[in-house]
Amino acid sequence: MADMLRYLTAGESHGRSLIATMEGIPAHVRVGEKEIARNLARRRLGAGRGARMKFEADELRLLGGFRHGETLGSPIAIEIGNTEWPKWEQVMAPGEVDADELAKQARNAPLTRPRPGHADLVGMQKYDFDEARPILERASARETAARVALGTVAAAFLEQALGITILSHVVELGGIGTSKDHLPTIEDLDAIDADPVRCFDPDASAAMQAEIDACHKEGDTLGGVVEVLAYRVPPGLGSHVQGDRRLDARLAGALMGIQAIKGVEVGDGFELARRRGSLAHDEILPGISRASGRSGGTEGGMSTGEVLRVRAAMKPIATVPRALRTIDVATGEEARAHHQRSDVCAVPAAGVVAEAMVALVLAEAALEKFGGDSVAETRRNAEAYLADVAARGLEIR
Ligand SMILES: Cc1cc2nc3c(=O)[nH]c(=O)nc-3n(C[C@H](O)[C@H](O)[C@H](O)COP(=O)(O)O)c2cc1C
Ligand SMILES: C=C(O[C@@H]1CC(C(=O)O)=C[C@@H](OP(=O)(O)O)[C@H]1O)C(=O)O
Repeated sequence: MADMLRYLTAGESHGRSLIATMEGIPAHVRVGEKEIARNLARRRLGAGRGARMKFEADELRLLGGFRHGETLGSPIAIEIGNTEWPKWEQVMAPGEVDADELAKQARNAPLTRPRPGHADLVGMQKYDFDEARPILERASARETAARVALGTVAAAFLEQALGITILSHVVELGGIGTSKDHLPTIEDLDAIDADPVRCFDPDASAAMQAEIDACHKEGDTLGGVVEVLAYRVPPGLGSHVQGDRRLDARLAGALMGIQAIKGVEVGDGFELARRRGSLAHDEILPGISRASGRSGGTEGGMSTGEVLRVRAAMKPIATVPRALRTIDVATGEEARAHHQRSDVCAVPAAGVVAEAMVALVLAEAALEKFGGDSVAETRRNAEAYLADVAARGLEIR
């Protein structure tokens, strides 16, 4: 049987367009260009983003699967055009090109000094290229725009069928952490988005912005940690019965699949390993409720009905302006890595991408549990299940 929800993206960073397709989203999800464009814009923002975010625009076109502001239940196809394409048309031409014309393009100079921390060197080894351009074009996080487009559709389905809301915020940047002791909710999202680093704590945000400015001046780059929160996830998404069905494993894989993510935590994650058992779990109280949220809303690979809380750690941007040591593969000699421009920090943007990945995982797990070819059918099935859980005295408060 085909997967419940399957999706793919295609396209190069300086290609004509990115393309995203997805099959399995039920009919009647109210979502369209406005919502997708809004999330694409959120992904471009944030202190520390480079020049390209200012001069390039996402040209959004819904090519299939939508009609009159709703999904049809048919495969979705979305195009995100690069407005910079005319400048790259020769260099990135999919077909044959005139060699003389190409030789005139400064942009086509072979990238023979692979950048440490990027796919450049290993990609050249593996795919039989003598320069990095054919590798970096697809390895670039430009591709995350396509995933954000798909994630917007998945999030709209979750919201309309199950009432699930998903948001993200930056909890650490350049080693500076937040100290807020309560979790933001969807009502806080506008304020988070209005903050230059998408941080919920104004004091930490100011320190993070100062660190980005300092790094920019010193020709360096930064990473950080984003947290994604999902509210009203019903209990029982994912399963304990097989490792690859575990919701926590699927979330970790999806988040780790974002460019530059090097670690994922569910709930208190690594910190749990440092605590005694008496302080590591969420005691069950009559009602039913939990005394704490340390598990991050999963137990045994299933959602518990508590707030889902996952974190993703992003390494510093690998194209460091004060260029790192590498070799020139054309000569074998020591060299400095290729650098033209780059983000100083893309942690705020990574949070928006992480929201999309969590939405895609939860939408797939929800469709496995409840099925449905229309939003109303998924909702009915979920309501019947939750009514049965309540009838057995196991309702979550
Ligand atoms: C939203 C976003 C923006 C990024 N922008 C840049 C950038 O401007 N320059 C850069 O060198 N890396 C950038 N990266 C990270 C690289 O794509 C990433 O470091 C590279 O793919 C290698 O990481 P990996 O080893 O995890 O695959 C960005 C990542 C994300 C998620
Ligand atoms: C274009 C986007 O991000 C790009 C991701 C990226 C990378 O190496 O991952 C490098 C930069 O591009 P360039 O090397 O052309 O300056 C970013 O601008 C985007 O997010 O839309």
